[in-house]
Amino acid sequence: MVEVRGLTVRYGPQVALEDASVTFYSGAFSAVIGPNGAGKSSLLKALVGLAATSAGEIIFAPQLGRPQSAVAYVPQQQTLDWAFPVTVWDTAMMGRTARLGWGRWPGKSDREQVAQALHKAGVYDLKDRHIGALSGGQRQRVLLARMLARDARILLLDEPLTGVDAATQERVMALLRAQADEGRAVVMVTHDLEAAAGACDHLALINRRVIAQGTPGEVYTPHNIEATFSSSHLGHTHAHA
Ligand SMILES: Nc1ncnc2c1ncn2[C@@H]1O[C@H](COP(=O)(O)OP(=O)(O)OP(=O)(O)O)[C@@H](O)[C@H]1O
Repeated sequence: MVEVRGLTVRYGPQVALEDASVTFYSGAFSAVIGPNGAGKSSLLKALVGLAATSAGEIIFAPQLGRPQSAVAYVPQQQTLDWAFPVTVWDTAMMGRTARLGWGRWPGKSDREQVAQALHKAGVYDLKDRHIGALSGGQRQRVLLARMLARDARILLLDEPLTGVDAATQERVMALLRAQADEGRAVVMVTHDLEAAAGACDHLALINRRVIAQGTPGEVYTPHNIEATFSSSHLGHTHAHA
């Protein structure tokens, strides 16, 4: 569904991601795993055009049409302004209006999609609540509802498991699995290697470079984990199909 080839992302002299090649497939739940500062967020941001790339290419499957309308991006919760004066309903509706484009008013089917998304994410009962008055786990679920309302083919989520309790974590994982089973490409950034190895179809281990990628069985080895989470950056890449 989307192929990243030789991607480098820099912030001035700082190299966040170097020569990264990774493929995300439709119908697969993929995880991008690595320690703090490994370049995981930079990879997702590059995919949605929020980080400038200094080398490499990003190739979206041609049947997707415009990548802007095919991709839904869920940023890290703490990077958003939760004091913004909108309700849970309005926030989920933004997922629809982003799809409709400016100047088009949402109709009945959009309202139905939003209601359904809020139900799936388990926050319909909170629909009239101001987003500032939500707990961390509720906020995460509102972001998921906004993503679902978008009805995109590629779902990119930055740390959707951070700061949520075990029940919400399970709900998030089940919801993402269902989205992949519907044929979407689901890509989740996480530190939680065990949760990802247990639930995802495809893992990409990243520490400034792609250390390994493939099925959990192929990738989840002591050597790869050491190479990913040790503080020194190892220069070599073990890429599996
Ligand atoms: N806007 C920016 N300006 C300058 N440097 C940045 C910027 N964003 C990220 N970086 C740097 O790029 C590197 C990779 O950051 P990135 O956020 O992609 O990592 P990450 O793997 O998502 O980390 P975390 O798990 O901590 O969220 C880090 O060293 C970070 O300090």
